[in-house]
Amino acid sequence: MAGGAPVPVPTSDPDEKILSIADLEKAASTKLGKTAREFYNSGSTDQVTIHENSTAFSKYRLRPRVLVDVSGVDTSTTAFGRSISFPLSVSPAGLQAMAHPDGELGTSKACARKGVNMAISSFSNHSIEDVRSAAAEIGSIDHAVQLYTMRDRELEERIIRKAEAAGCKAIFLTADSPVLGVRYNEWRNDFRTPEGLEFPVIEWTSEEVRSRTHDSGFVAFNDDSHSWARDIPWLKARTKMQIWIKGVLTAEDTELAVEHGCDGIIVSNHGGRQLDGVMPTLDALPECVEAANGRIAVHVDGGFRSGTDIFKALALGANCCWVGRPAIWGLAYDGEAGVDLMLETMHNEFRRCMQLTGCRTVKDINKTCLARINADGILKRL
Ligand SMILES: Cc1cc2nc3c(=O)[nH]c(=O)nc-3n(C[C@H](O)[C@H](O)[C@H](O)COP(=O)(O)O)c2cc1C
Ligand SMILES: O=C(O)C(=O)c1ccccc1
Repeated sequence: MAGGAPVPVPTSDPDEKILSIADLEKAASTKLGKTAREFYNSGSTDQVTIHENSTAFSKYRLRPRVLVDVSGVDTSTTAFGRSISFPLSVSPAGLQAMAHPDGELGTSKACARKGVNMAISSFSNHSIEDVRSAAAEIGSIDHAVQLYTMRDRELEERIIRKAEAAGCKAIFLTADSPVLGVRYNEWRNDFRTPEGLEFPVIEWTSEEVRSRTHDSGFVAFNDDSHSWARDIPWLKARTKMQIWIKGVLTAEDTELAVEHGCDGIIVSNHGGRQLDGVMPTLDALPECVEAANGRIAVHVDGGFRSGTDIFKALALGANCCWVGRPAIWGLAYDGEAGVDLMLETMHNEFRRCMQLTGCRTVKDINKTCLARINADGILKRL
């Protein structure tokens, strides 16, 4: 073979040997104080869903095809109507400057360097404009802005105007959080954001945020009377940006997203931080894909920790996957360079998984690539 794609060499720290997301989690966690570490890393109540999000992947085995020329493998796909380098992007997670001063600016630059998209949390420590500009210095990517249904509707409108002016592509309406989940770590540790962090998206000062617990601050901010009928038309009347619903886990709600004219859903359980005991997202994915039936895009997040995880979700019909904590771990480990390392690791693993299963393009990844271990431990083709 001559002139094939170069074999990518993993980017890693030669001393610490961060070769996997598990390595990154370990190294990052030692850099964080107890309260911040537990805030980032924990799920809710009994930690069942956070655990199952990651273990759900092991119910599947890969069905590789051999002797396929994979020298010119193409990992790219499209999201929001534009090409990204591989089917992963960074989920909205608040408080990134608590992990590292680079915060959301570092995440945004790393995403632009890798050519993947990013969603900006309402609780970002940097403004939407600054997060967009940071990426624009490096390359052109799309940003979504994550909204809750806020009590202060004028504030919500101002955020929409700012997102539009900054060139954001989509609104992610987080639908799984009328209230926060049961988070023992936050309650035990009386979790408050460190002094000096800013919250420019929601226009709260550091002192305003610190004066309340995470839980009571959220109640003061968020409107638990949200509904499909009231809030989707409200958003659609105010913006031409795409509207995506984040936190869908069922066929019924996928159908409602279609009926309300949404552009896509993110199958998500908030990384196991909201209702504990719901379905792991990988297990919820097939019914949502079936219900969407190609009418709207179906993305997914929760527990993605390797390139093979991305591959499995694509084989089950997802159009793209997202990660929350891995980006936080990248930041905590080494700021922007740590997010570069996280994205490089996931991309490299995904590319190798495609090559080793004989998939030359993302379109080649389908359910024939998987077998599932059933309750009797028997492998069955899908
Ligand atoms: C520290 C942290 C903060 C988060 N903040 C938000 C947020 O502000 N808005 C939101 O919609 N989801 C938020 N999420 C959920 C993520 O968007 C995403 O659904 C989840 O992290 C995916 O799971 P993973 O962390 O296992 O990849 C947060 C998650 C974490 C871990
Ligand atoms: O903690 C979360 O999961 C979350 O969604 C959030 C909400 C407000 C501020 C920071 C994170």
